[in-house]
Amino acid sequence: MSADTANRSDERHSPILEVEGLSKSFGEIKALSDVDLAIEQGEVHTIIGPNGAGKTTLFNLITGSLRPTAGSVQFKDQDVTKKSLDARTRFGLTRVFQSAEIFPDLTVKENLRLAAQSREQSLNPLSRQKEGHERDAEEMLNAIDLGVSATTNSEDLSHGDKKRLEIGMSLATKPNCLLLDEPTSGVSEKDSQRIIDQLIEMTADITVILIEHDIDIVMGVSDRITALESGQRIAQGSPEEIEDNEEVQRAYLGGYV
Ligand SMILES: Nc1ncnc2c1ncn2[C@@H]1O[C@H](COP(=O)(O)OP(=O)(O)OP(=O)(O)O)[C@@H](O)[C@H]1O
Repeated sequence: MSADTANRSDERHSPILEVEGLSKSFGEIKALSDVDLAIEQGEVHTIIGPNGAGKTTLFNLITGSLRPTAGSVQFKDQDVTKKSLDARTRFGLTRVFQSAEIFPDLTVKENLRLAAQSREQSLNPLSRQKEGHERDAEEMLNAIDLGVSATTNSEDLSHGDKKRLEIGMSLATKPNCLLLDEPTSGVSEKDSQRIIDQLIEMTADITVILIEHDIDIVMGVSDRITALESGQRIAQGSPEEIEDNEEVQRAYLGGYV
């Protein structure tokens, strides 16, 4: 575990997000069955599992893209189970922007400014704090190391830089809890590590829930890990505990991951 990650664990307090008995069926398919999860404030919590284990379904239920068949989601001590995705974003529960949500013919900086603006306008539609957004966009540009590409149209960025822009835009909305579904997918190994290192640095004071397939990255960045298989939670613990867990070894480390 890196020094950054170790420090984060020390700062943990109480659960920011609690999921109880969460289940989702699609017709006959039980994508998620009776999953409990308590995410502590400030931790990096990674969800692992083989293809079809239910990771994305769990994410979609937490963010509000999907409604559960049973169970509840509590965020900052409020029951958000029936709240929309937008309402959850306003509470500070944000999933990372997808490429499809980046305006391709706007520059990198313009996209960052719009993201900074979007949260504030959803909180206060009359807000006109342009200078604040400009400053936020500038700061984020530097944090994600895209200063040299500030005036580049987003469609002209490399795949890795687009991924960084997605993360930067999500952070510009100032979330308390950020959910990232495979932030390094399709990115070279060298770029992956750089993206993850920046991510950990930039999210030092917020909670991160991550889906990640690269087991080296998982073991390096996570405070705790939850392992799913066939829609069920089969293990939860520190990277060391997960590495030593026989169920996990059988299901994940033995060949899937
Ligand atoms: N909209 C849907 N309609 C029907 N079945 C679905 C739907 N979404 C997911 N499923 C099924 O639910 C199960 C869990 O899928 P999910 O995408 O959550 O798994 P995952 O762990 O994210 O997999 P992967 O690593 O491949 O992305 C799978 O059997 C999948 O086929």
